Amino acid sequence: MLYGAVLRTHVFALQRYQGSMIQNTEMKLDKQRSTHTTEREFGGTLGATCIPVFLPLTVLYLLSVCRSPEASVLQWPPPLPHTSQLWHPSAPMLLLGWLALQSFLYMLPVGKLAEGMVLRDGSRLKYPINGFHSFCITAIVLALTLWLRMPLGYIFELLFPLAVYSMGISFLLSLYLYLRSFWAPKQALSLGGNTGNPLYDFFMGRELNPRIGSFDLKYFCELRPGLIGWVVINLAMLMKEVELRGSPSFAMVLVNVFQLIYVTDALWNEEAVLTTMDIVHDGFGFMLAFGDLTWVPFTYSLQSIFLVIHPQPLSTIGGISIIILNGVGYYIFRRSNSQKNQFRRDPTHPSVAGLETIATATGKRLLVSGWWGLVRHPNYLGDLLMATAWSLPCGVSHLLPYFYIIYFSVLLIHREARDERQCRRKYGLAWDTYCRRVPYRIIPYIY
Ligand SMILES: NC(=O)C1=CN([C@@H]2O[C@H](COP(=O)(O)OP(=O)(O)OC[C@H]3O[C@@H](n4cnc5c(N)ncnc54)[C@H](OP(=O)(O)O)[C@@H]3O)[C@@H](O)[C@H]2O)C=CC1
Ligand SMILES: CC(C)=CCC[C@@H](C)[C@H]1CC=C2C3=C(CC[C@@]21C)[C@@]1(C)CC[C@H](O)C(C)(C)[C@@H]1CC3
Repeated sequence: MLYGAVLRTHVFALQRYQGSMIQNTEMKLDKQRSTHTTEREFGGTLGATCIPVFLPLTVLYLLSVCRSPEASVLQWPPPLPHTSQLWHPSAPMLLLGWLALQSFLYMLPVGKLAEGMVLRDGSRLKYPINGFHSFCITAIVLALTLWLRMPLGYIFELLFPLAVYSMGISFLLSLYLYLRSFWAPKQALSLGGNTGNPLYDFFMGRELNPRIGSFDLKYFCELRPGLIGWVVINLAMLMKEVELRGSPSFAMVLVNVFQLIYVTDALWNEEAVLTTMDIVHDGFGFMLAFGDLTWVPFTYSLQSIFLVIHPQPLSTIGGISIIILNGVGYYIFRRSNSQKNQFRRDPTHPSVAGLETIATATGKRLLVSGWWGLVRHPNYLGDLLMATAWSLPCGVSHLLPYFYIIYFSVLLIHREARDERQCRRKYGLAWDTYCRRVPYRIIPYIY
């Protein structure tokens, strides 16, 4: 017991030391950057101007193609929705009701409070860990609506207006975030979204952790309305299929179950999101607001939307192979994310204490064995295997259900490059040593 207490004291001292080292490094970086940052990502100002126009159009285009009989991404002219299809009086009510429900559940005093990573001023923010509770209560509300015979499948007809209003909300939120950031202290600004160029900063997000009281807007949006909304849309598509054909297809059930597992996992392991790039590094601007509130629910559900109009036969053996692929992907994704999260929170924990590591000048260490010794992003590898398993139930006759894998591969390759730049800046020579020890980025012996 005495040994345990001594060890814990040492761990706390080590963590405080690490915190102050990181703080020093960040302060030095801050000074080097003077008032504004100059480095630009996502194609700089041009990218930041075009992406907010291009992404909403892409969402509408994908939904239209998905609902058209051909479902061909190459068909010309493209099947665009009629303007009358874009509006519906129930859509804003449904969306605002949904946001109000999720906000209310976020504020419920259930679950524990967790501390985020050390900020540049040396402090740590507290976050409620009640995402899984919110998810369960939402499931009860949904079960009630089904029991009351409310036509959940009607969401299929409302997809366009829901997406359009959700885009409106994302834009308004981003504008609010941009404006309020001018009242935030300098230490509260993100290092990447503070260039002085309004379009770029609006896109990247100036403030790192915008809060209204203790309500953390970025953390709330990252995991709740969009992610849970994605599962609801999937379920609605399943109900629509039941309405049309009497029972759900094997392919639809697989897509629903796989993606439900993914979302449940994210909410069950909510605390781990506090160590991801989005929370630790990125500001909260259009990219994340639109990504969380519109992109995730309306494009991640494309497979289930596609299956409503384009049912696909799936053999038992085919289904079992896809289940195995999803299982393997999930195993790699979960184990590697948990290993890093555990290591960052308590490097002396028995599950990670025996792993080989290398020291860095910041006081933090890098894992070079276990999952993080296999490739530099084992979690991305698992995620990509799962993405493949989500598309395969839709057959191979159409490209559209594979949109997610294509987009996700681009996102992860770009994300990996961004992370690599940040780590090289943070860890210098130690990062180069890590890259020599673990030469592959995502896929062993290939990439
Ligand atoms: N479904 C979706 O749309 C998306 C899913 N994701 C998933 O989110 C999860 C989180 O991804 P993301 O935040 O991008 O990145 P990671 O969880 O991979 O985090 C990267 C950070 O981990 C730390 N790190 C890197 N290498 C090591 C090492 N060898 N030892 C210890 N720490 C290390 C570094 O931070 P530090 O050293 O400062 O701790 C680095 O900045 C992934 O599983 C990803 O697949 C991501 C984007 C979109
Ligand atoms: C095209 C566009 C607007 C891109 C914005 C990117 C966002 C959609 C993604 C950035 C990082 C994300 C993460 C998840 C969802 C997608 C976004 C927001 C995530 C919440 C999915 C569930 C995972 O388990 C996760 C918690 C690890 C993950 C975190 C990153």
